[in-house]
Amino acid sequence: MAQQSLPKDKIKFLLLEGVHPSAVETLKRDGYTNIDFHKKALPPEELKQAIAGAHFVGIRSRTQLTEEIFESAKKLVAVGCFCIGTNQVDLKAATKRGIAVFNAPFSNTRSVAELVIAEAILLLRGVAEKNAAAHRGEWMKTAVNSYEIRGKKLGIIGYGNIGMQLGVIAESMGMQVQFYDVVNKLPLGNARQVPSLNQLLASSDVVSLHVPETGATQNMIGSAELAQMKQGGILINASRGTVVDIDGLSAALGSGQLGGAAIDVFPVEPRSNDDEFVSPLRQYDNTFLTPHIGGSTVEAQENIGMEVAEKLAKYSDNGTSTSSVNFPEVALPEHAGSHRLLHIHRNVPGIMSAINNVFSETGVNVSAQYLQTNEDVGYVVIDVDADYSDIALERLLAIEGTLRSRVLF
Ligand SMILES: NC(=O)c1ccc[n+]([C@@H]2O[C@H](COP(=O)([O-])OP(=O)(O)OC[C@H]3O[C@@H](n4cnc5c(N)ncnc54)[C@H](O)[C@@H]3O)[C@@H](O)[C@H]2O)c1
Ligand SMILES: O=C(O)[C@H](O)COP(=O)(O)O
Repeated sequence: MAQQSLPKDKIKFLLLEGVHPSAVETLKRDGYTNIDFHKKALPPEELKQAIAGAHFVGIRSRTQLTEEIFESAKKLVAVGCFCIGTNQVDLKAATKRGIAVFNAPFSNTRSVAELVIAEAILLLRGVAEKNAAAHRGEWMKTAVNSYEIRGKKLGIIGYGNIGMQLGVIAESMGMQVQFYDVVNKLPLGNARQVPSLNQLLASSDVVSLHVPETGATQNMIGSAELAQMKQGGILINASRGTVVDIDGLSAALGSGQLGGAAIDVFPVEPRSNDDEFVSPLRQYDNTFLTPHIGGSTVEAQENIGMEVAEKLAKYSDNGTSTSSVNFPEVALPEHAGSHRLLHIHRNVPGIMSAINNVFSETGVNVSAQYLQTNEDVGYVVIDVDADYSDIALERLLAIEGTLRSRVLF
């Protein structure tokens, strides 16, 4: 698909799910004024209509960008996930259309770690049920089953950006930290990596999940795993709702196998704040049930707004794709005085020589060339004399395996 450089006010940004106003400010500061801002996620049919004219779309964790939605998004150049997770985007569907996907891998990690440590403290003290009882007029003054976190063992599943920060905070509060991860990780402080999930479950007082949503993490904590945990142990999940089997968790809370749980993410979450939250866990006082707000702090949202908007603007301005989750990463200088051709193609043998032939055969002068590939996609950026970019673009588009090509003035 060919795209000529457009004036900035003709480049349309569709921003959904109430991304922070810092995103709009960042885009406007960079000259992008055509911004369609929505406070909520759109139902699929409305989304299809809204995305049809958009060059860039910004979403959070609720909007599902499926093959069908991408099919309606003929002008789409890039997706910005104003969050960490990208499981809501069909990355294969985006990649095969040459659409780059960006996210904010760090900006809300501290917010999640803080929430989890607070929940660990409150659950070990039995505050969730004491608070619920007090709201009903009951007075539960007792030290039974109330513990300090000092000296207790925290088991972290998924020792990535959030898991590592949580480990550091927990250790500074006197907890012993161990973690399980599919990758060998450098333990921070005195943390210790354990070789198996079962070992972690059996030896931790509090277990906290920080894995992404993948095939391997689907229902990774079910009845069998909960039975491995210490009697009265605490489970915290602020990762993705598909990671814990909620019926299994409900049974473990009902039988007293678990002493409490804090769950921020659910297999099915209400579409909006106006819809009812339905879950078997509502019956248990010893749980914190939060509406997917692990990353929802003013600080995190403001930073994410700026970070992702900057990535989209940079990609639009000069083709820089640094930190894209599905695309080869290229950090590009400005291209004053020349036109910049961006060529995105399937990474198949012979395609680079076909691209280079365009310039040797037409005699178009190349002032700079950048290339990066990943397993699926190749991304070539070529700066050429302004007078010849049209001819070169036409020839580039004819190359077999081309996914998308555009020229920036
Ligand atoms: N509740 C919220 O609001 C909220 C906010 C931010 C992130 N999240 C979720 O938390 C997840 C983790 O975030 P992060 O920034 O720490 O991600 P990350 O990618 O930095 O870390 C994930 C870790 O999990 C490990 N892992 C992957 N598959 C595993 C498996 N099968 N078993 C064990 N370990 C496995 C990885 O090796 C990695 O170390 C995100 O993917 C997102 O879904 C939720
Ligand atoms: O992936 C994330 O960063 C979290 O799940 C937060 O998503 P949200 O922006 O939709 O709250």
